[in-house]
Formats: sequence, C-alpha cells, structure tokens
Amino acid sequence: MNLDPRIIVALDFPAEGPALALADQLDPKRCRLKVGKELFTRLGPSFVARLQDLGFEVFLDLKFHDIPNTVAAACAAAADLGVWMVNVHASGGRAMMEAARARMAEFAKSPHLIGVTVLTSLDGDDLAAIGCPGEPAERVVQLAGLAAEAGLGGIVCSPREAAMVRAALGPGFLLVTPGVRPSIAASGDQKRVMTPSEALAAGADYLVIGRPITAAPDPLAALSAIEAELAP
Ligand SMILES: O=c1ccn([C@@H]2O[C@H](COP(=O)(O)O)[C@@H](O)[C@H]2O)c(=O)[nH]1
Repeated sequence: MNLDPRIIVALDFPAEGPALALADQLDPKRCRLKVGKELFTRLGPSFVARLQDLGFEVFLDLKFHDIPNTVAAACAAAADLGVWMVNVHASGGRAMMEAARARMAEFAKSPHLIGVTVLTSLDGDDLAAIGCPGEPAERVVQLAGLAAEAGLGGIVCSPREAAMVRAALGPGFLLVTPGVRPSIAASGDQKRVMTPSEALAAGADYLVIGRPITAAPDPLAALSAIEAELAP
C-alpha cells in the first residue's frame, strides 16, 4: 500500500461525467487527483468535495497570479476546501507569495503551497518572446529560490530542471513536475518533457500526468504501465 503516491492524475475533462468515470476506477492509494482551471470553472468546489468523498487528496491547480491581498484570499478559499495542494505563480513576486504563505499559516491543516516557475509548455524562444531571454532552467532556479525565500513548500517545474533545483535548494523542498511523458506518448503542447522514470531519478517528488493516462484507450492500463516503469 502506497501512502504517498507519486502520481498525480490531471483530471482535465470538459465535463463531470468523464472525470468521475475515471475517478471511480482509480484508487486513492495509487494516485492523487489534480483539478485544474477547466473542471473547476465548470463544476466548482462541489466537484472537489465529490473527489474527496471518494477518498482522494486533491491538488487544486488554479495557479493564482494577482496582487498579494487577492492571492492570499484565494489561497485561504482553497484551504477552506480542504485541498491537499494549491499553487500560485512565483512570478507574481515575493510579497504575493509571502502573503499567501501567511494566510496558510492561519489554518490548522493547511495545503501544501507551491509556486509555478516556468510553464512546461515554454522553451527558450517562448521566454525570449515575452521579454525573458535565457534558458528556462536559469529562470526556474531563480524563481524556485524566490519561492523558498517567501516560505513556500515547493515548486512546479519541468523534470528537466528537478536536479538543478534540488542541488540548489536541498531536500524537503517539494518538486512537482508536469511535462511527464512515457516514451511512447505524444508530447502535445509540452516542450520540456522527461519520462516518468527519468523524472523520478532527477529528484521529482510528484509527477503530474494527464493525457498519457486520461486520453489513453485504457487509462488504467496506462497508469499501471507508468507504475511498473517507476517500480524499484
Ligand atoms: O508548468 C505546468 C504547470 C501545470 N501544468 C498542468 O499539468 C497538466 C499536464 O497535463 P498533460 O496532459 O500531462 O500534459 C495540465 O493539467 C497542465 O495544466 C503543466 O502542464 N505545466
């Protein structure tokens, strides 16, 4: 029995039906579930509660990015939902992250609060186009340091940067990595990817995996294959 499953399944579906159909087949001992902008915008807090009733810990992936007061209040609202993890954009700045951290400290059992660094769909050219020239890894390490200084418990990054961030910030700082693709899976819009076993070996704590499972002809078989790849 795995009490701290490494896999977080991204439930990116357009409606409750298919999302619940998959959740019903999954086992909270094998994975956690991520609710993102699409499902939360459609279904709201009651859907999160539904997943929690099934026994799942939920990562509410809304990537808050706003002024400190607004983000802190949004994080408090997420904590009220009893979610396991919530995130903010580290590029929102130190004061914003500190405000969110301070509000979380008011909760007896607060979610993990983590900072999104550089989206895994971006490469160096994309960063240059938005006025941030340089390698994604450099910016990830810089934003990870800022998140750590602000008191956050970890970051979202590509597994490609996991080893560098681990070396810079040491153990105990959570590295949550989307951009995970089994070798036979299509990258789609993800530009900085690694396989599940590479991600774990690089030091990722949690692997966020969506379409390689949710869009597979047999999602349970896809999950089992990933678990087998990760087995020691
Ligand atoms: O940098 C980021 C931050 C978040 N995500 C989210 O993770 C999943 C990945 O889904 P796949 O289908 O495995 O690509 C998705 O919900 C994103 O919103 C990310 O990909 N990259």
